[in-house]
Amino acid sequence: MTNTAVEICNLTKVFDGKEVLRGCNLTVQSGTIYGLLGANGAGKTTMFKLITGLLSPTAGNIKVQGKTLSIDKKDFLRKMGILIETPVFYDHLSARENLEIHLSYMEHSFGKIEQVLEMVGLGDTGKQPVSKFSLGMKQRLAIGRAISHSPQILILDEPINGLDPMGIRQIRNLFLSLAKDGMTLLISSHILSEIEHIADVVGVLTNGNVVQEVALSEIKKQYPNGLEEYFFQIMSGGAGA
Ligand SMILES: Nc1ncnc2c1ncn2[C@@H]1O[C@H](COP(=O)(O)OP(=O)(O)OP(=O)(O)O)[C@@H](O)[C@H]1O
Repeated sequence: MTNTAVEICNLTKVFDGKEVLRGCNLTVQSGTIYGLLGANGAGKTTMFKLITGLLSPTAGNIKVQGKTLSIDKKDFLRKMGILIETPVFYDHLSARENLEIHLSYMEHSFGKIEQVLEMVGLGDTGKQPVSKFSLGMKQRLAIGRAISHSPQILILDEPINGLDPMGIRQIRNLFLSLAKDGMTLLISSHILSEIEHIADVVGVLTNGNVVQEVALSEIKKQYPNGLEEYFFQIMSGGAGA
């Protein structure tokens, strides 16, 4: 059993002649929380879509738990919980019914649905259709759906979008407890303070590559003002960029 959850080597993605990722490398160790940072348009969502098989690479290799990603195999999908871009639901159905559909597709039991809804703060939504949910409630449901089939790796693109301060704290604690139980989390966010709360390792995507993968504990030692100072240093071409 490998300790590497995700390993990306020389990954390149070209859209319409434009290289968004160029020879990109990234390594996420099992059971850790990896924070992927980068400016708007840096390629974070593209990277996540490649890791989850929603896009095909132009070149390069992606390994998940030591095996080359095979987008045709449901086994790979079952290993991953995914929240990328605006989540889509069956709006006329309840939160529970939406999770049932997802779990049927994943061939997973319905046994923990109530527990998952409680974990994301939707335990009292009953038969209410998702069409009546607020933005934050939909985001909570998207997180619930991503974790509902007990994946080993969670891929989360801007997961706290739309959450209120209580929700942010609740979801932060949920992520920390999932990692403590052995789940691997790969999270992108523009909210540096949030990444600073939870990440073990931070990678910054700039000019099509991850310039450095550094333990957050190291960043805190070297940058007294924390992740924001480190990030701006990288973006201005310093800190090993
Ligand atoms: N399907 C596509 N076709 C063409 N270009 C695309 C496509 N998807 C993404 N891009 C381009 O790739 C680049 C990276 O986009 P991406 O969404 O991955 O960035 P991001 O880092 O997630 O940005 P943000 O922080 O703004 O969400 C952008 O220039 C974008 O326009």
